[in-house]
Amino acid sequence: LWGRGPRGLPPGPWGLPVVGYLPWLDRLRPHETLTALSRRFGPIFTVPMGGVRAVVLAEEALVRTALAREACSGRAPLYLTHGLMQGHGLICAEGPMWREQRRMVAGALKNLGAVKSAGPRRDRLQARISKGVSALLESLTGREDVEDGVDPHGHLTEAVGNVVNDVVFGRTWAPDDPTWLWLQRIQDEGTKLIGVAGAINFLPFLRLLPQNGRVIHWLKEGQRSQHALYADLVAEARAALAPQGPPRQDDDDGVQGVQDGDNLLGAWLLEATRRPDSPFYTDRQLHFLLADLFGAALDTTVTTLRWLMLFVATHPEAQQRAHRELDEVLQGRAPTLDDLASLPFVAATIMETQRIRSVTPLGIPHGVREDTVLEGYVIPKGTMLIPLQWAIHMDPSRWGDPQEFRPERFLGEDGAVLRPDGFIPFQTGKRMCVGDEWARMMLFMFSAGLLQRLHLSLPDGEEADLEGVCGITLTPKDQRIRCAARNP
Ligand code: HEM
Repeated sequence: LWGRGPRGLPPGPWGLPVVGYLPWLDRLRPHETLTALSRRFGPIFTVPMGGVRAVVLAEEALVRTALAREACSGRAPLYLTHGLMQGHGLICAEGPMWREQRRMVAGALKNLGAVKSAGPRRDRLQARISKGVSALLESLTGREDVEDGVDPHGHLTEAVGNVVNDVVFGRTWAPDDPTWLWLQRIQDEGTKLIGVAGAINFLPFLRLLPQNGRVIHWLKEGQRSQHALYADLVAEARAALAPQGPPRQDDDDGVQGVQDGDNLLGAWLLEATRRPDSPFYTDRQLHFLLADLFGAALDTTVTTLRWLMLFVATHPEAQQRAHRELDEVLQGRAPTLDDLASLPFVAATIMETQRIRSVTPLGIPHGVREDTVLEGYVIPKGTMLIPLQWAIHMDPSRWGDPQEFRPERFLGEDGAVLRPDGFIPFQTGKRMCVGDEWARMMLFMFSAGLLQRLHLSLPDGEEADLEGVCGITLTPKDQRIRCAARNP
């Protein structure tokens, strides 16, 4: 019977046999149910979720302590991680496979220019991002229907997507390319279908119900055909890598040379040739890894930018201040990463967006690999740890008025950007987002470009839903936004 479990676990609500607390978890807003529980039980509490025991960490110091530990560096025993991904890729890998692939990806991202310090490498990545920003601005402006507005979702996916494709696969696709449209759709529906808190993750028997069976079939089928596409891309990249292979080609035909590790796929293939005996460099693993990188980079970045556009469109004072700052500092020229320090309000607007609508409100859960003690409680091996970002980013004792969109809360008295401890959109510790630097670069370049060149507002008489819906990520609902061109 599911109760509080063995002695020594943190307190928490009782649950029903088999399903535990799942029936009380708001399916669309699980982060709010859990945040309410944290007010009742404190910053560390246990929630029985079907066959998985979850311990929720609702305070930043606790999250930092736990996620810094080797014992907490696993992934939770969910259907999503262990059933569908089978420990492959990077997001769901554990142990030696995770360590090796993480080392490889982190190194490759640095080589590609995802670094804080200015230099030729970073310039090169910046140029690749700038292409996406220009494409986005072009597609959002120059339209006939400015008054009616346009839902930026598809436009953002297209523009950010091609930056991600370029860096991950070393190629881009034309907007109407059927393969690219299919890849976008499968990604979008997949993240909607599998919620972190979805019961399917915790209750094996639910997978047998017809409606769930269809979802699982769809996911597996999607995964299979996605991997088949990756197999083609890998073959293409391998051919380009071969010593006597064709000389480096240009962007024009969509294929770039990988000889210099110009993209993550190329970097992985190079590393694989250096480690022919390694069990971690198999094609199967590569397909999972590519899916992880594509998915983790695209969905999070696009969702953050969608929230930013929505909050800016509904907060005219913040928008005005951003416009003023951009006009004064840039005098009409396009922003670059070197301008980041001179554009504190723009930086603060991005941070405030990431705070007020955590893209991953339940964080990305970890799994406990060995029994470990936290705050005097024994957390057994196999427990799922939920670093509840939502509770931390919306904590009234830390932020005062967490429900208000106020970018200036991230600015000090001297006007410089503050980096409060309680701001953890990329999580912390050993598994902290490996793409954080690249993500920050994209968020800044896209946000600064959008804010400089557009005036955003809602179509007349419309009210936006600022709450969103929660799958793996918390995303806004469809919403048209007027994007009027401005000439700073
Ligand atoms: C706004 C953008 C992004 C946000 C908010 C975000 C957030 C996160 C979070 C919360 C985690 C979980 C960390 C943990 O388990 O402790 C994570 C992991 C990860 N992210 Fe990101 N991310 C973003 C962009 C990116 C990008 C651009 C990439 C591209 C490389 C990326 C790749 C990954 C990968 C591979 C992991 C798994 C790391 C591991 O398990 O070792 N993310 N991200």
